[in-house]
Amino acid sequence: MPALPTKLDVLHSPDIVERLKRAPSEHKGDAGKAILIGGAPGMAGALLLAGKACLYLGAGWTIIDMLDPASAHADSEQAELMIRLAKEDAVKALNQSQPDVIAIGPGLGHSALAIEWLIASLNYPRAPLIIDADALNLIADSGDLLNALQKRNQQFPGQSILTPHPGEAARLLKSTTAQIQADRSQSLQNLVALTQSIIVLKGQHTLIAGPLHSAVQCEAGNPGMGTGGMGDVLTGSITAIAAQGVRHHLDLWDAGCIAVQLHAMAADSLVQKGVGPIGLTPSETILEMRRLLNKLL
Ligand SMILES: NC(=O)C1=CN([C@@H]2O[C@H](COP(=O)(O)OP(=O)(O)OC[C@H]3O[C@@H](n4cnc5c(N)ncnc54)[C@H](O)[C@@H]3O)[C@@H](O)[C@H]2O)[C@@H](O)CC1
Ligand SMILES: Nc1ncnc2c1ncn2[C@@H]1O[C@H](COP(=O)(O)OP(=O)(O)O)[C@@H](O)[C@H]1O
Repeated sequence: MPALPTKLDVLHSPDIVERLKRAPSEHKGDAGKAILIGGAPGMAGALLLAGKACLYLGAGWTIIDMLDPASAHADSEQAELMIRLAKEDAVKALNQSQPDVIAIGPGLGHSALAIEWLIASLNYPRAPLIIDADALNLIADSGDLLNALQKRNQQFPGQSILTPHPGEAARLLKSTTAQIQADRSQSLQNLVALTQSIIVLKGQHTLIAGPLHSAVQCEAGNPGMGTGGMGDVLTGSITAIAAQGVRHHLDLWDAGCIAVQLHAMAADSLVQKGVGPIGLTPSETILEMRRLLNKLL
């Protein structure tokens, strides 16, 4: 029987969140360079939402490696995003960019190019790695990719975080969504054991645990969050906080906990103001997260 999760309360631990405070002399290099990978044809929006969250939650540079050639161009609505075409030779692209943090998965799809970028990300040493959506589905379908993830975690413990929703968790555990939901705590522990990664099991009362951390549960959040793209926002937010964390002494566990709580609290705050639950959008949630985070510092 897994131990019962304790309540996630990291936003009320000033010693943790205050580490994001910026000294007057800081520059973008201190806020970290993030690369986000995904956005196959038809799903560019998923990666753009993750990128937008990464930008608004404070990363120094947000670079988007987009698989869809038709969408891989500068966005005049969000000119801060550095959007480029994810070409073959992912290893070279990552080595040239030298990211502090990598996120892969939103709208990634299942193509050979998607697999190449996932292998390159898993083999990129040390940098915190956030794995979501189709990147999780690809790992669920391939023993070799799962082995590469496990090997990475042996070499660089605590440097990968997976953010499955119950459907993705079921694919990873060769189970069903109903079985995952029937015992979320046990599913969480099974995912940690399988992947050796920090796991964020999303859904009502998101759970987080890792090989070095016992389970915590987020009590905030509401069904207004059930809108396509809301998970992409969480991925971009973890990425942003992890990118700043590299020079602000927050590890990937801290970044995951801060982002999960902030994400759910922002959605609750918007509902209190009458923005949702019906029609609450991921884009609005990003702006509310930024407001709440700055208020906390
Ligand atoms: N704007 C866009 O381009 C978007 C693209 N998306 C991409 O679309 C691809 C497919 O992802 P999807 O997640 O939509 O589809 P999936 O088929 O992976 O998952 C959907 C299923 O998972 C289960 N599930 C999910 N959350 C649950 C919960 N909280 N409780 C119980 N069951 C739950 C349900 O069975 C649901 O039908 C991914 O690459 C994703 O990144 C999505 O992120 C949505 C937005
Ligand atoms: N009823 C709910 N209560 C609390 N949080 C929810 C609820 N429904 C969805 N969420 C949250 O919304 C997000 C949805 O993520 P996900 O399913 O991955 O979306 P997408 O793939 O469309 O981006 C997760 O953070 C999840 O925890």
